[in-house]
Amino acid sequence: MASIPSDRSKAITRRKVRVVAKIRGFTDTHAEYPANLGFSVNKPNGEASESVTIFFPDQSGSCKEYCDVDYCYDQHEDNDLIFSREIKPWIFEVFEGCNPTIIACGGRRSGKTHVIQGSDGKPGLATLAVSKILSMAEQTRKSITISFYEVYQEHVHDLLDPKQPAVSILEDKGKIQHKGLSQVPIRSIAEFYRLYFSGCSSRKSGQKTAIELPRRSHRGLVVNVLTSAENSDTRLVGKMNFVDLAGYEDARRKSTDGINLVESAKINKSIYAMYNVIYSLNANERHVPYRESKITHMLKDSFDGMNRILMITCLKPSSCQDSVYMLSLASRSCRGINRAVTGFTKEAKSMTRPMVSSSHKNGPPGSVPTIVKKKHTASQVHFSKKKANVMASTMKGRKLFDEDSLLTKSVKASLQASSLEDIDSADEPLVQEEGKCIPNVTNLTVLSEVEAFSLPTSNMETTILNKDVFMASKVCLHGGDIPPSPCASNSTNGASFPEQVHSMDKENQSPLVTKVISPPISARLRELSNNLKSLWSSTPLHIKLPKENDASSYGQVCTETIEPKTPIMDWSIVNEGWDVANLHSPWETLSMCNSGMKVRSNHFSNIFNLCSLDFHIGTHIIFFVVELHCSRIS
Ligand SMILES: Nc1ncnc2c1ncn2[C@@H]1O[C@H](COP(=O)(O)OP(=O)(O)OP(=O)(O)O)[C@@H](O)[C@H]1O
Repeated sequence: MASIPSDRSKAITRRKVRVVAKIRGFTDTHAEYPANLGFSVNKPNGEASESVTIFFPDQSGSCKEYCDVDYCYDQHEDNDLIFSREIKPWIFEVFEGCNPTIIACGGRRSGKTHVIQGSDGKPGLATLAVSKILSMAEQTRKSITISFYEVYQEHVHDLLDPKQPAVSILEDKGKIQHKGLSQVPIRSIAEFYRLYFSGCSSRKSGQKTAIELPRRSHRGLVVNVLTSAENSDTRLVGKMNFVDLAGYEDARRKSTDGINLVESAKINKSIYAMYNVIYSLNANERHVPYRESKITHMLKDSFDGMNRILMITCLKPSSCQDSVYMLSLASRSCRGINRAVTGFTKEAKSMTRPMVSSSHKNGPPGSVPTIVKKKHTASQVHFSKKKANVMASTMKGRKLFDEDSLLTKSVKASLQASSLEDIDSADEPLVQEEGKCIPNVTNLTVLSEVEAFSLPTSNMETTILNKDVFMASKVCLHGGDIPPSPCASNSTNGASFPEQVHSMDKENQSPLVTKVISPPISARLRELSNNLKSLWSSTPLHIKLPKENDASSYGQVCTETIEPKTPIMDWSIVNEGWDVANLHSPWETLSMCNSGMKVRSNHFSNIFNLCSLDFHIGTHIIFFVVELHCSRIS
């Protein structure tokens, strides 16, 4: 068995959602009985353990992976124990106005129904709870009603009155109403049994009728505690929800027909949605994605506030991919609280939500992306390179002017020094082991951004392209939006990449960037105009150069302005090397001049000198026109 890592977070404070696992018991008919047990559980303090580790073989079977959950009930610990330890204390709270929820989830045939509903004379958690609630209601003179529904392909049906049309979920000022869902009073456990089991059998999963195909669905039982039945003005005191989620199955690994494929896809999507909600609640995020699926939306008012939630992940005794995957999701949803205490901003946390659906889509079928031990540095870096290229091109487009002038030398020096440090540190893997967080993310943010944008254009481009990983990390770090880390859980990499690109775009549109990178056009034109003015005023129209042999004036520039004159031709050199008489036409003369021969004709020489003079004046005139134009624009 693999050893438990010493750095595992011990910070198990009270989470909103308690996440436990239940390894299903064996039945005589189960073929896997003699096989490898698959899961093994380490409970450091026995039943009093605040966190337990579940080990299971990896795909090669050579070594063991592990996941942490709050507790794990093994094969021999049955519903009675789960009820007395987990649920019984909550029943009292229902009579005080709380709405606890118990959810069973897991792969197919992992024992979810057995846990919630019970089987073969073994009462499930719902049955045990209703029994206790009925006895308490009798003592406190409260009345009890139940509702029983099914969510099939995102449509809610009333199982106690199947002829009714689909139930509508309405939300009014945060209060959820199940329009069309019947509430049936119960006074005894016998009545409950009759209603519950007839409701179960009316649409029992896997049952075939002439008109119905086998269907897998989520089923929810609501036990309402109301004020006294004699009082006509009955009022809800509290309610307890029991949810038996449909079994998870990786549809891509199974050869299923089209209908079952759609069914599976919808079931899996709503399971992911449930885990996303659980994660968000545990991470205390501001936004909880209740509306991602019907079942989570239905339970919104029970999940909100201080209401308690118990998530039971059911596992088949022999480990299989589906069970392992569900366990990894459960383990991840436990970790919200651990991240919450490491100092991330709320925004950072919200962006690192697991987004399990996408991540799973991106992963290979049946893969388990959230195993604690796994590292995904290579893939992260790969993503970072892509991002860096996008970033480089984006920034190239935005880097219109050299911002060197916008920062003082000392600031630039310090920023470039920190840049080097950061680049060095960027060589370290950006991805840390899941569960560990990169500290001081927010401290890096502003500095790195200013630094990146403070480099001259050419430097910056090179820096970005050469240190793409570094820049990618900057992008991720900026605004605390996307920590580059597996704190965001490894499996989220694929999912989070589009988000990261999105945040990158947002980053480039941030006020800070706009301010530093792109000063207003008018300001830049004004600056250009000033430069031209200074050039204009500091450049004499004509400069009289000192004579070469005048030592006193050597190094000095004479600023005396003189009128342009046609240079006087020195005829003494005219006949040196060529003979005017040999020229037959002016074109020949011109071609000789152009060929670099020492041809000096009075005519061409004058033209040349005048042209150069005119060019000089023309340049100044052009500058002047530009200046006038600019000052008009500004
Ligand atoms: N603790 C247990 N001890 C013995 N047998 C069990 C136990 N839990 C479940 N079983 C048996 O395992 C089989 C599957 O259980 P169950 O129907 O509860 O699984 P499920 O996850 O609800 O299935 P589905 O995915 O179809 O909804 C049943 O035959 C059930 O009797």
